[in-house]
Amino acid sequence: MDHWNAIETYPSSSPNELFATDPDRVEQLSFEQSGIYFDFSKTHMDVALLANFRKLANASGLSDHIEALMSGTAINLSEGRAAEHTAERGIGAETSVENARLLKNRMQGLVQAIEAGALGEIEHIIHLGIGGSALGPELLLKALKIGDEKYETAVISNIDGCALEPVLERFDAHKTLLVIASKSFTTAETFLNARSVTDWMTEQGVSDPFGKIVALTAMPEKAVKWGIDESRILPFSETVGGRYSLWSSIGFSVALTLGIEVFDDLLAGAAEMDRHFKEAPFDQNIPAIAAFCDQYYSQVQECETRAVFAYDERLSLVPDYLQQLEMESNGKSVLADGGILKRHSSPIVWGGVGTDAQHAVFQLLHQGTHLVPVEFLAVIEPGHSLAGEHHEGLLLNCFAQGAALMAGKASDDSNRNYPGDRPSSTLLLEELNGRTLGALIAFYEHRTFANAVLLGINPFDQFGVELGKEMANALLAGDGNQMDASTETLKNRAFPA
Ligand SMILES: O=P(O)(O)OC[C@H]1O[C@H](O)[C@H](O)[C@@H](O)[C@@H]1O
Repeated sequence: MDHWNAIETYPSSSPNELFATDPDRVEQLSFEQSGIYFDFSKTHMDVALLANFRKLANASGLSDHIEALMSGTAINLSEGRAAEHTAERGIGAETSVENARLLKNRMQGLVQAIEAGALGEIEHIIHLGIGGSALGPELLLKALKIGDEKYETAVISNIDGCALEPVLERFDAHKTLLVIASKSFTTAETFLNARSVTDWMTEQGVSDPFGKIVALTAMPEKAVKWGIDESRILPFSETVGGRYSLWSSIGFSVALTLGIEVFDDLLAGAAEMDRHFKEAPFDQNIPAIAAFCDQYYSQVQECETRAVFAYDERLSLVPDYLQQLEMESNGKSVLADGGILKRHSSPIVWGGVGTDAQHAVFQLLHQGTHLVPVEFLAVIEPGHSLAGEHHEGLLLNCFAQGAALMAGKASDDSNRNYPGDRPSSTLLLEELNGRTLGALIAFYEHRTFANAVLLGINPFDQFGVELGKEMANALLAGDGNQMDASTETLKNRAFPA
């Protein structure tokens, strides 16, 4: 029997019915790994449906794909290369792991040299990058900084001067280190910002601005051409995808700002999750089970979106990070073999921070016509020293929202009726540190991968972003080719001849 068919025709019960009939539900559908508790019990998943998904996973060759991912096989077929982010964490083909280790040592050497004053007095770091070269570092810096760091670090991605200018106004050019993070070392936004920063340094009287630049790239020869000394170029392997690159030298600003120990913890936490994903059977495999839930909501319930709410200010950038990870990886219409994908690809990922979101978008989650699977993220140990009621209030609000979405509340007044049976999962971290965050991000990476395998798509390319870049370049170059009337009118209004 077709495994998808078995899933699609499975007579699934609602979360409330499942709780009413199965006293062991929480135990069966909650898991623990690397200081994170994962609770999938408030979803439509049950033991029999999980078994159907396991059959699908086996038929899709998920185990072989995991093995291929973690052994350096060229699984990114459209670009003919491997996807070796786990090698950065010590799990992969021997030569790749060794290469990653050597490059990490090189990064560590530069961190130590800068700490010892090799580049003069540094107080400020400007990390320029975009997409995968910014979202990971920014997330890590916000999540793990404790406030007594030696350096103030700004991550700037946007070409909009409103992002960079306030930083230039605040920072001391003579004490600023410029970090250019770009895998390809060609991304337009990053280099426009880089030129503006070096111009600012020159204007401020910095004698050798290029001597204060560190480049993080898979194209070291391009960084040399750009004028950066080889000693301050930190390469990483081309087989590490941009949105999977925070573990590589792209994490340099994080290692410098937060300390190499924090970075090591991050890698160690991710490696724990890698081993779990590689070794755990699919009835215990957390990224695989999360992907089963994702596929259930995408394909069976036809949910077009999935919402992630971080009930912790430190994790407020997780939804942004996941948008690139999940939508750039799995927002595709073709199969890895070139065929047409006949199912829904990645859901639209959106979200925000609790408790703010409760007072804004949760109306739709509780009473709207869309069914949106919700993911709550919370941390037991608070990241502040204010009165306990702050944290208690925060966590209990998080738990209450999950309970309310599921329980609902009947009312004769339709305006006040809550249908309930709205699914959620909760990820509860014991505390937020390098290890748990590393494990959390690796969990999301592997869940995204497992989704791709179930769908039969290649999550490691992103050709969809190219056309917009091409057309922007054509407009910038004023190459005379007319665009559509709407676009021409917009351009002429903004830039009258
Ligand atoms: O690191 P870079 O080569 O500068 O690329 C930065 C980003 O831009 C691209 O457009 C891709 O969509 C992203 O996957 C990538 O992370």
